[in-house]
Amino acid sequence: MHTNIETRYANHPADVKNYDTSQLREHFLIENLFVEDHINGVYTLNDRLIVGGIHPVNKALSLETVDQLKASYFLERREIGIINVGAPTKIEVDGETFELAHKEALYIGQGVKDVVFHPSGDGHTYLYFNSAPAHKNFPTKKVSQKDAEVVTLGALENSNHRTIYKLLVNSVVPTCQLQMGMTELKPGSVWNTMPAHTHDRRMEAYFYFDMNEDQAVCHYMGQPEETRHIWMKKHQAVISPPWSIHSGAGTSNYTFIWGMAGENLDYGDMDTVAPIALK
Ligand SMILES: O=C[C@H](O)[C@@H](O)CC(=O)C(=O)O
Ligand SMILES: [Zn+2]
Repeated sequence: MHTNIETRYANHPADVKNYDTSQLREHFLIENLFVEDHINGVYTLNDRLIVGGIHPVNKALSLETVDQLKASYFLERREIGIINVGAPTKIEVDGETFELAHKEALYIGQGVKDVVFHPSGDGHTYLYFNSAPAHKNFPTKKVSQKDAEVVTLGALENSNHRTIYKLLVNSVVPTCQLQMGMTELKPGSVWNTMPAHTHDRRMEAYFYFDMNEDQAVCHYMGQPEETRHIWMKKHQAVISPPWSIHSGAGTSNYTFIWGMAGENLDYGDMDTVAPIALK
């Protein structure tokens, strides 16, 4: 086995109110996504999303099933979205090879038996993934930034000028419940998802990258009137329960990947919270 998937339970907001720093980090922060020649991640009971990292260096890694799934193969009842945050690499999907460049995404539908991730040769293969339960097969599709639905939001004056690339959304690729994309902050802008929002129909996971190792992002979570923060480093992810805001401010600009699963595929149905309404 080269796969380690840890189970995390879903939390009640009234309980989370009492968490100290280490408890918040233990329940929501995912620190070690990239371990050499391993697939590492978390199976959260928030909408059963699996959040993980794939880091093949010396050998190719197959997407193997894990005990939590009680399935004969990983995608038996699941779909997966993969985004390349490292060097260009190859992914084999039931024998067909897809070349995935930096910041390109690959959707693989339910029912695909064999997925193999190849090392790129320079040791810099870093693939981030989200996987959600799925009831039917949709075709495998590679999505580049040029295929994405793109929105530019915010302004430098508010330190939140950013471009949102909606990569795996249903206007671009049909999926059962997974949605994924990438948001790039312009230099000088540090705030993501400000104004903040919640969407009770979907949980979300955020993954931060494209920043120097010595910089950090302060990620905000919690109900809008009861927020908490988690300091995060490059290549870490954080689970956002459906009742929680998810927003961050960095000590530099950065890029992050957002991924969602839940009730619907309606990216725009969020409830926005004005900055002055946060507590
Ligand atoms: O529900 C949507 C997600 O939280 C993100 O797409 C928001 C985001 O990238 C941003 O505003 O910067
Ligand atoms: Zn959101």
